[in-house]
Amino acid sequence: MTHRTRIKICGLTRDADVRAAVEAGADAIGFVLYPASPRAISLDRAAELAATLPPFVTPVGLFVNAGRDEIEAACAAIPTLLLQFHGDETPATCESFERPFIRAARMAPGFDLVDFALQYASAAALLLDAHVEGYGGGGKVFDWSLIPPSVPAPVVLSGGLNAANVGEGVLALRPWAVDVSSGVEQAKGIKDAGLIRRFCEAVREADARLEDAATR
Ligand SMILES: O=C(O)c1ccccc1N[C@@H]1O[C@H](COP(=O)(O)O)[C@@H](O)[C@H]1O
Repeated sequence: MTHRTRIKICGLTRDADVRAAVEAGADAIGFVLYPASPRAISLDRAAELAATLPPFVTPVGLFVNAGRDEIEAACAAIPTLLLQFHGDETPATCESFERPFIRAARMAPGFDLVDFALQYASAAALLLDAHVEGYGGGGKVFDWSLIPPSVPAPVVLSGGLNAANVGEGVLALRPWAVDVSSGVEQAKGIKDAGLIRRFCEAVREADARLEDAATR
């Protein structure tokens, strides 16, 4: 296969939803460690859920302007945790944990993504989300034409994705990965196994179409 788009499902709070995401083929599972979010869970709960993940499925901790102690405690409790910085964290802060991290970029007209990528050059990937009030998880699609033709970092496409639009995003933008929260939910923090499965199937169908086009 020429390209296998990685899938991250974010904002999980329940064991059954974690199982559904893993069974559907998710590569990464996100836990919101941002107390102001309706999807927030405690670090103890995130560690419990992370302990149920099989090998090769990555737990991701989402932080928004968290204190150093909080992030260090999460790294200690979940040794394989990938950090997702979704607030106003500086490059120096993101790097200071000496852990792989992904950095959210809040996409809006005038935002210079290439400059942002250069500033956060040590990020494992940039997660492109819509610029919404409350930092993220708003289920809002941003204008994909704001993404420059070449971004010097792996891109995680996010913001308002669902089973109906993710295929188009994969075909048009060929991101390294996609990330979804609202689009696979019944209510905030309560996922829907059917929507998760359909989301993952839509990504795989788009991957297969890309593969087909590449081998013609
Ligand atoms: O999920 C939240 O509540 C949240 C809060 C603060 C920052 C980010 C948040 N979620 C992340 O936002 C993107 C897009 O989510 P959606 O699919 O549009 O709902 C995703 O990475 C969420 O994990």
